[in-house]
Amino acid sequence: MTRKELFKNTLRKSVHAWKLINELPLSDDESLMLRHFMDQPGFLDLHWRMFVPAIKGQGTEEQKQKWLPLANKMQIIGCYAQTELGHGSNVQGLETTATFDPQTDQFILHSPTQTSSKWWPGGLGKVSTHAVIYARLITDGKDHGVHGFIVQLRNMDDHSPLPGITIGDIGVKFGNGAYNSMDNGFLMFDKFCIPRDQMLMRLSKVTREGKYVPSDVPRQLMYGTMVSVRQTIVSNASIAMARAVCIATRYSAVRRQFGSQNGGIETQVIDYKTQQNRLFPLLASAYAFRFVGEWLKWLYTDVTQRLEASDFATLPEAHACTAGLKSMTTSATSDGIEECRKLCGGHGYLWCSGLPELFAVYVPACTYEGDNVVLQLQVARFLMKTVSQLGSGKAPAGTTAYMGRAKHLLQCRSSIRKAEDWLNPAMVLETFEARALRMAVSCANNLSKFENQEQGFSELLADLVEAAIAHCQLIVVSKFIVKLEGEIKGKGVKNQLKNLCYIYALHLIHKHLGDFLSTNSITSEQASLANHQLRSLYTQVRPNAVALVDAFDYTDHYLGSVLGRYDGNVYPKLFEEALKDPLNDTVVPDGYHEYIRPLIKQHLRSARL
Ligand SMILES: CCCCCCCC/C=C\CCCC(=O)SCCNC(=O)CCNC(=O)[C@H](O)C(C)(C)COP(=O)(O)OP(=O)(O)OC[C@H]1O[C@@H](n2cnc3c(N)ncnc32)[C@H](O)[C@@H]1OP(=O)(O)O
Ligand SMILES: Cc1cc2nc3c(=O)[nH]c(=O)nc-3n(C[C@H](O)[C@H](O)[C@H](O)COP(=O)(O)OP(=O)(O)OC[C@H]3O[C@@H](n4cnc5c(N)ncnc54)[C@H](O)[C@@H]3O)c2cc1C
Repeated sequence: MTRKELFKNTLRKSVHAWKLINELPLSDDESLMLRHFMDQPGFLDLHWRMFVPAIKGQGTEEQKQKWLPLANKMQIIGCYAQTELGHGSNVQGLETTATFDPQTDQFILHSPTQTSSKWWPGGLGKVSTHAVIYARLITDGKDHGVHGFIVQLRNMDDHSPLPGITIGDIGVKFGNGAYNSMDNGFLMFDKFCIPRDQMLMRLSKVTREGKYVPSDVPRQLMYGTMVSVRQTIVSNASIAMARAVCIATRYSAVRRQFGSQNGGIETQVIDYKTQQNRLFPLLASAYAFRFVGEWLKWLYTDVTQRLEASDFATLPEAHACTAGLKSMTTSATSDGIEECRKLCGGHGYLWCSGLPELFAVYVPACTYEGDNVVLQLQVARFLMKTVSQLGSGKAPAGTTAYMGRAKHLLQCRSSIRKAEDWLNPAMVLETFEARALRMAVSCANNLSKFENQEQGFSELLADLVEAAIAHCQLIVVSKFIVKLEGEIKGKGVKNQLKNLCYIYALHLIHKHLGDFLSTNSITSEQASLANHQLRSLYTQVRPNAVALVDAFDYTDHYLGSVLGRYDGNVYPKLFEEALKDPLNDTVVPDGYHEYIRPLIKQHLRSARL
């Protein structure tokens, strides 16, 4: 499809999905699943996952009563317009202004520079009638920082931009289809006025007289919509990873190369240890991210309930966990999808393998909802704060509770003696805890050598990110172990999940061996025992690998992959797909008479001479 066709087709699908949601009717959770099976980025994502939650989280009761019924019935369509051309990560650096005019009781929205143009918001370019706009609030010449405003963008009769608004699509993005179904947009305000009651005023207010009344709750609640979406992105990472792994695993069982003895059949590539060493940790990750995603959903629900009761104690941890796990799981999934493409050899590069499109549509998850490095630095800040409070009498809680055992974890030596010890959950956990804590403490010690903490933080950014990743990996491993300790239905399922859990943990040890050795969390002998155990786990997973991806229950239609077909009938279907290509519509291609023939004839002439 051309971009215009793709965009229009996505509108068609979105509206059809909305019709089904109402007719069937579907619950909120089911509606999200329908969006998932629609399988194309579109304006509904931003309307439901960001615009509506932003109003719910930051609007007053009155504002919610006014706007939510309209949004819930989709009589208005909204997006989340925070990022600007010049600033995305640095939200406090946004430039759009919302200046209160006491004469008219209005805010004047203005884009003072080119870099202040809103740039990227999904659904903004062509669809949304409204947006939650983030802009600097100015009253009486004073800048109060960034706040949210509900703004109508387009005329409700003919969809034209309202006077004072310049709006459009930012252009083609990575890949052919992929994220191009979405109208990521730009927007500039030229002294555009909105009524005062369209500032989202649950957190702070501007009175009729123009007095700014700051909030008595943490200002970070303004970032609540991002926390909510980051949480869902973690579960989505599992879905995307599982999809790629399903394709690569099924195809690896079908594909044969080398190893034929006396004209017999060749070896299935899934039987090569190198293939297993690349594939099975990704299979394990798909399961691991699912379990950590379930836990994160619980954590998010818990913090939301606490916030409603004005208990802000767990907000920093919820922020650190959602930011860090969003970052870690999306980076691993993007890399994992690309690895699955390579695991499928040359055919993985064909569009009909389903992998190029999956990669192209998935990879911006490393950037949107917070650049992955910037987010790990938030985790690092949280860890440095926690380390600095050790010994102050305030016991670390939640995912940092292990830091409370710092005295032991800083000096303990791993008691792994034989390969099977690596299947002991307590020993594995202690290894990850020791590594994470020692990395964090080492950063804190290095930081303390700087007179200026901010300068020290800047100098140590790379180490800090690694410490944050170590902490996040510990969370994922520990939640997988917790899952195994709970009730698991199905004969033999627990054993399979156990294998995957230890593959997940041990492959991380192998991958980050430098960390584990340099922190003395393990010795090189223990590392080689871990590798030995890992190989043994691969052998145990091998006979069940296809069943473990079938368990994701993805239909062929959803997978959209000739290589990942359930029936394994890959080769005839590759031919069928090839023959569908428009280039094969004619035997002699367009351009033959114009370019190929004259070229060949010229050679023939010179040959005769
Ligand atoms: C089927 C598929 C469906 C997929 C579903 C997805 C659908 C949507 C898809 C795509 C949509 C994409 C939408 C977007 O991208 S919207 C824009 C997202 N933008 C960002 O994420 C920006 C990232 N930047 C930030 O979040 C912040 O600016 C920051 C990096 C966190 C820094 O903020 P700030 O400068 O204010 O903060 P400080 O570093 O000074 O920290 C101050 C203290 O605040 C704490 N903090 C920061 N953020 C939060 C938060 N969210 N919640 C709670 N607390 C927070 C921080 O830790 C500091 O605390 P301290 O105690 O140290 O003072
Ligand atoms: C597909 C897609 C959809 C999007 N949808 C929306 C939307 O609906 N609404 C919306 O408002 N926005 C949206 N965005 C914007 C998105 O949220 C931002 O692009 C994102 O937050 C990253 O910000 P940035 O582009 O400013 O990156 P930058 O911050 O400019 O990052 C550039 C590089 O600088 C590094 N860097 C930046 N700051 C630091 C630091 N402090 N320390 C170390 N390194 C640093 C980063 O790691 C990165 O390598 C979308 C983006 C994409 C790609």
